[in-house]
Amino acid sequence: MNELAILSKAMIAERKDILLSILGGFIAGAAGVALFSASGYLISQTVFMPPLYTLIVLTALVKLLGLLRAASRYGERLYSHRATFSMLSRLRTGFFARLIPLTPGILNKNRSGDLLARIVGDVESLQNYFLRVAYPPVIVITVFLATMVFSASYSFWMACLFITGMLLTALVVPGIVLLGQRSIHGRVRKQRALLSTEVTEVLYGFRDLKVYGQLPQREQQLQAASAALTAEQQRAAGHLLRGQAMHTFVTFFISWGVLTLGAYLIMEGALAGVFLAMLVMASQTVFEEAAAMATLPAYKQDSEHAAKRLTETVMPAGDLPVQPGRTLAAGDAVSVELSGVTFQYIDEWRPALTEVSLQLPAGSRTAVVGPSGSGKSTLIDLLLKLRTPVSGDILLNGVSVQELDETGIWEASNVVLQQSHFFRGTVRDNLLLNGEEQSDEVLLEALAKAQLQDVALTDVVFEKGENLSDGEKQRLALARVMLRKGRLWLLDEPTSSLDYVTEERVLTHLYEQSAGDTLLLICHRLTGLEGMDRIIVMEQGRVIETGSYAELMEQKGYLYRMKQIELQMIGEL
Ligand SMILES: Nc1ncnc2c1ncn2[C@@H]1O[C@H](COP(=O)(O)OP(=O)(O)OP(=O)(O)O)[C@@H](O)[C@H]1O
Repeated sequence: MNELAILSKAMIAERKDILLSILGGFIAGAAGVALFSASGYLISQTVFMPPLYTLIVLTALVKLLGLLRAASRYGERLYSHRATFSMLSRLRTGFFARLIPLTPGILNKNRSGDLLARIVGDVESLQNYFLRVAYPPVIVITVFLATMVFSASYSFWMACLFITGMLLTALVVPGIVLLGQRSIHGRVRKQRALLSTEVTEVLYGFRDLKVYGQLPQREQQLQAASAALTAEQQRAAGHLLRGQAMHTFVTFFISWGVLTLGAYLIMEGALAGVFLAMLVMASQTVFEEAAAMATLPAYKQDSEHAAKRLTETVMPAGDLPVQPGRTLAAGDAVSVELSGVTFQYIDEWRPALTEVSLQLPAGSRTAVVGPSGSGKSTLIDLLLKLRTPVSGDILLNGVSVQELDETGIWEASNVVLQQSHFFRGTVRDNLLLNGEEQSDEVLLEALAKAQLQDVALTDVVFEKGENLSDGEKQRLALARVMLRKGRLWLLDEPTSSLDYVTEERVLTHLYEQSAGDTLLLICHRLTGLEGMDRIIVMEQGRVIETGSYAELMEQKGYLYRMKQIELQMIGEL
């Protein structure tokens, strides 16, 4: 199966630990069979009162086998779990590495709750693949073969019975379990994703649901999803238990068979009676090893399903784009050039940007204005390499962003997006998102520049900044950006919720700090644009006007008309 390629790759990477765990598992299994066989033989021998040295040798052998079994089992567990956890960490980081280039577009395809279920639950499920799917058959077959050769040296028919037992426990029982298994685990997984989606929807939309009187209904939906998941889990657990019970039944059946056949062979004179207990004990132990086979189909289906969900979330293994090697030189102001850039969101019927060409020289200040939905924010996403244009090229300092390492772009940029995210913690934690050490004086100065003089660094910030007003959030985001050292400023309506006076004060500090740097400011209000080197007017994804404020006013085009309307609204005309 194609999806399992990622698992096989991860297993190959851990081949040394895997081989050691297989060796440990085989020795432990074989030593277990030998231990119990030797015990059976020892008990039978005592009846014939053998010489003392025979009993001493046998007892010592039993003890040695016990020690060998414990030590090799320990080694097996150690190496198999080490391999499993290394694989898990490899899979998790691999999944994240594939997921990151897809953000933020990934939420077009997946709902956040479902994505969370995939990131946590599905990746976790893959850890069972090696331990419970790939590994047990290898151990079962090798230990069985060794036991079969051993039993064949006593009786051909006994070996045949062992083979029948092996076929029943390793193939027939798992096959029957698999038949009933097909849909069960898929349903559990789907139901878990559904519940996770419901939970996140209720958490994110709690306030609106309450105001619109929809909360009780959504709570009911949530409870129904939770009950459905419990029912599916119960059904899956029941099925697994039935498989295990069937395995135990077959094991006892075979042991009784060994006893009966052994008794018959003794009566026929084909087997010495002293070996009967040994063969019965051997049969009981060897089938213990095969117990994992009963649950194998369940885990196999589970892993396949999880791998399928993960590969449909991100691109298939092997298609991971190679990170380009070039980095944006730190310390220089950045020049930006867009040539014929067209971009269309997945499943959208029209492009968000069409044939956009721009040049922002290093150290210049540019404002982008235009009606809502004209593609201004998309422009910033493209510059940050969060999205890839359908056609055209974007150059930063003359190098195509496709050739630039994205983390280098992010480090060189001071970004305020339309919606900034705040994490649960203190104001200090939210200012120092990149983990850099900064003195309290520097942090307080940034807060003061952002007009947050009254805020203390130890003030608590709730998740998503719930305890901050929109204006406070914007000012905190501006304080955060003023602590950065990049030389490309990308600001998307950073002051839209501020009053005119505060806005002017903040922008004065911002312009002071960004002097000599390249600045791209998206704004709706047309005040203060006189100080910009260039203004770009966008409409329906196209650049319709570009020039200095004075030039555009003289042209009496779109910006001029917008300015007249704004002046009328604030009563200056
Ligand atoms: N994640 C998305 N998926 C699909 N379409 C999107 C997405 N984000 C934006 N769009 C569409 O792309 C177009 C440009 O959006 P964009 O956010 O860039 O406009 P904008 O000029 O910044 O608007 P505003 O001033 O309201 O922020 C719009 O038609 C919008 O509907």
